[in-house]
Amino acid sequence: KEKVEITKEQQALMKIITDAYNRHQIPQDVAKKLLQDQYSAEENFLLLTEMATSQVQVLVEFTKNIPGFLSLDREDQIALLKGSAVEAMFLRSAQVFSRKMPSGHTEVLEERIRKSGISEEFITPMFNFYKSIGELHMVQEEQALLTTVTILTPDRPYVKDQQAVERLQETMLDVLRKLCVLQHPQEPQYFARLLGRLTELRTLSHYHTEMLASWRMNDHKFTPLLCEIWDV
Ligand SMILES: CC(C)NC(=O)n1c(-c2ccccc2)cc2c1CN(S(=O)(=O)c1cccs1)CC2
Repeated sequence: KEKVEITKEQQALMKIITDAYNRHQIPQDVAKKLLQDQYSAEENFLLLTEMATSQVQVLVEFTKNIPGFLSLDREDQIALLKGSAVEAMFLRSAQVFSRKMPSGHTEVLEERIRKSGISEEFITPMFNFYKSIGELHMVQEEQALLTTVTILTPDRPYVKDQQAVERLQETMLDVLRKLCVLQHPQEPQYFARLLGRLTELRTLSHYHTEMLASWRMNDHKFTPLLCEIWDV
């Protein structure tokens, strides 16, 4: 049985990423709003727009703290952000949704998301994903590293120096793999399950493109930042 050990450097790397991940949370007031105002579909849509916009800002700030990210080609940095924005949004949503909330809050949250103009065909896979992430009971280091691995996906559109991104991603995957073994010793397949969620994420982001089309048909407005990052 190989002895898995996280090196000093890997420990430092994990601390930088986890601190950044925790520092760049969505302002609580936005999340709290979901639980306060009235319930019209329009109102719910606006709240989700606000939350998603704030999450993109959080994502950009978080990404700057990934060691090595700012040394990548500048255009590749943009390509990685645009290419991972939707997946990062779904991942963050799943983490927010599966977080322990005061009783009844999760139900209200679910209700508002269901009543925000998203068509039923997307609601089901979305909530299945939230549940499948929740069941993993990831520790915050795993959440931060999983988001980092998602951002550092080499085969996003328009990435020129894929090798450079691959090297960074492999560094993060190695730490994540060791962390999973140490955090879930009874479950040797845990790391593989985690990576399986990334495949599910890609499927969800295809749904997202269709979600946007259906919203735009009903003349829903997005913020300039969301239009920019989603190319709409
Ligand atoms: C935490 C943030 C990042 N989550 C979020 O904004 N959510 C959440 C969500 C899930 C769990 C807990 C709290 C919120 C559900 C949905 C979104 C956004 N999208 S969107 O980006 O397509 C959108 C933007 C504008 C109109 S629709 C639709 C679905």
